[in-house]
Amino acid sequence: MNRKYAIGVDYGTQSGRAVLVDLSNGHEVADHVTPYAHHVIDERLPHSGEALEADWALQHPLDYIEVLTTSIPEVMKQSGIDPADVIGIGIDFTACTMLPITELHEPLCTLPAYQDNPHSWVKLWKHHAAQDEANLINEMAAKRGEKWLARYGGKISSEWMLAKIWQILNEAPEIYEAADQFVEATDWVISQLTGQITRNSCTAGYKAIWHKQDGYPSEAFLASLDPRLEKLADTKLRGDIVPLGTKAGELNEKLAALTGLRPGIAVAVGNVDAHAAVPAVGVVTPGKLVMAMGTSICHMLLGDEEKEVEGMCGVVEDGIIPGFYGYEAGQSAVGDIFEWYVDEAVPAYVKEEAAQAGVSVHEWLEGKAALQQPGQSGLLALDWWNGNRSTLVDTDLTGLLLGCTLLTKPEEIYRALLESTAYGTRKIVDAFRSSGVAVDTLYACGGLPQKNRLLMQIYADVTNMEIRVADSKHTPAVGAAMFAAVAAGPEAGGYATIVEAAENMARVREEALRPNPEHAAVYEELYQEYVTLHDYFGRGGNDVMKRLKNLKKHY
Ligand SMILES: Nc1ncnc2c1ncn2[C@@H]1O[C@H](COP(=O)(O)OP(=O)(O)O)[C@@H](O)[C@H]1O
Ligand SMILES: O=C(CO)[C@H](O)[C@H](O)COP(=O)(O)O
Repeated sequence: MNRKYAIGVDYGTQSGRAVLVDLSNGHEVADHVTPYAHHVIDERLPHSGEALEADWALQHPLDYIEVLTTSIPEVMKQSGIDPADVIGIGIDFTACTMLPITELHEPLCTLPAYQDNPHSWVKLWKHHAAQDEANLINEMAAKRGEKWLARYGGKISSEWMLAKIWQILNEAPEIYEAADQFVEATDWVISQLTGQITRNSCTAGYKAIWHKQDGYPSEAFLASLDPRLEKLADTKLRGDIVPLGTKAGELNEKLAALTGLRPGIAVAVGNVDAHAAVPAVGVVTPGKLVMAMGTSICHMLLGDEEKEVEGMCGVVEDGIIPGFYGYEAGQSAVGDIFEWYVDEAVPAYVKEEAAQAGVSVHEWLEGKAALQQPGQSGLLALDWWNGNRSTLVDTDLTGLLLGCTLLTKPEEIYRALLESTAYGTRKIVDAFRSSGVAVDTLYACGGLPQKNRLLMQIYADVTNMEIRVADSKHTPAVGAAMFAAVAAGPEAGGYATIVEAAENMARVREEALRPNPEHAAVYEELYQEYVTLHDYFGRGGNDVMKRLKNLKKHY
């Protein structure tokens, strides 16, 4: 039999990537990236140009289709593979990235009647403007003793589905009414490939408070928030919820023609980016923390038992790999903080010197920062440029840089920002361990491990742990292709289970990053200072960040 292949498509924050993967060994035969034409929409609405309020982050759903129709033909062309040997397609997505759609699955924002209403657009995972709703959900759930709250670390995030839907209902009831369903973008793209909505258990479990045995929060709870939400689960979130690796359907004629693939091949149900990456680095057992490192970091871990961990994003049975409890925690800005610094705060001379040296500003700063020793700059930062997603779960917290003097250099600030994100990860590791969930080894994948070696060494030193790095360029996409192989099944040349797919296809580099003991000792001291600042500004010692944010609201 000829070699068989699957397509994995990874939808990130700024772009989507398609990868053609060899199912015999997980090798990425060809890949192609399509940046989103409309980028992240966080300042002005397309078409009307209306200014968006603070903390909004939207996307254009047709950018997602463009990824399919541009990147898939491109990988097919690059590889020269016969479409007859491509047996399936799978996708992974940022989440909770959600949109209102009509009965015909049209995004409301693509219809002239709704396009000028910001609530008709895709709300991206980092849309944080539903914090008031999230606070009320948490208050009410705690008051009623809702048992699901513990599964989400004691707090639902403003990023999650219910907070976003309730914000739509509060601020644009006409959009709530017009929406036939609210769907995760990952499920919407699958509906475009297959013709029907199939909701996946991963986004439903982590982002929409759905539980395998108990379903969604009860009607009584939803009605206690707002009587108009009482029937939400049975109406606008309706439909069966199926496990990862399930075949959602077959590729329809329209998308087959647009992508150059054969109609009828298996389409796997949607998945989340970080979750898809776990089997792709070969992690199918507990104790191995996988960090999907890009714009943000998601920390993924398997466990044998369901434990309560402060501020985790969630624990979902079978949520990552069947047979285990899948834990997720995360930092809502990592690469985004470095990008902010490079775009908004670096002096002109740095940009000029980087240009002269023929390197990016990131690379220039990394090179200079690597010459510094831990503690040498006297700087310490809190990594809350986009709020805190674990362990405090509070998007009203903001960033902090301490210790600047008239001699502080840009590369020192850059290094302090890299370090702050490593401390944030260490805090998450400590939270798992103190709740009895083992973390023995770190695995890293995503864009950052390939882009910044210093960053990765700092993570090894701050956590004092070895880090295994993925040997794939687009790890979540390889994971999505693995789930496609499972959806296609052994009869088509795929696999029976994701564990079997991982045994054959997962890849990590031989060489691991090891902590430097001298650096680790200094970082231990600095981390304790970080913890002091974390608790002081994050646990009510001084709510100055919130007061400042409130003042800002007057402008
Ligand atoms: N050399 C670098 N060092 C550190 N961060 C970088 C570097 N180059 C780009 N970045 C950051 O990487 C992030 C994008 O990560 P990537 O994994 O490629 O995408 P995504 O988060 O969309 O999946 C951006 O936030 C950007 O600031
Ligand atoms: O919440 C998440 C997954 O549960 C991710 O952080 C979010 O999807 C963004 O991912 P990325 O930083 O790779 O763009």
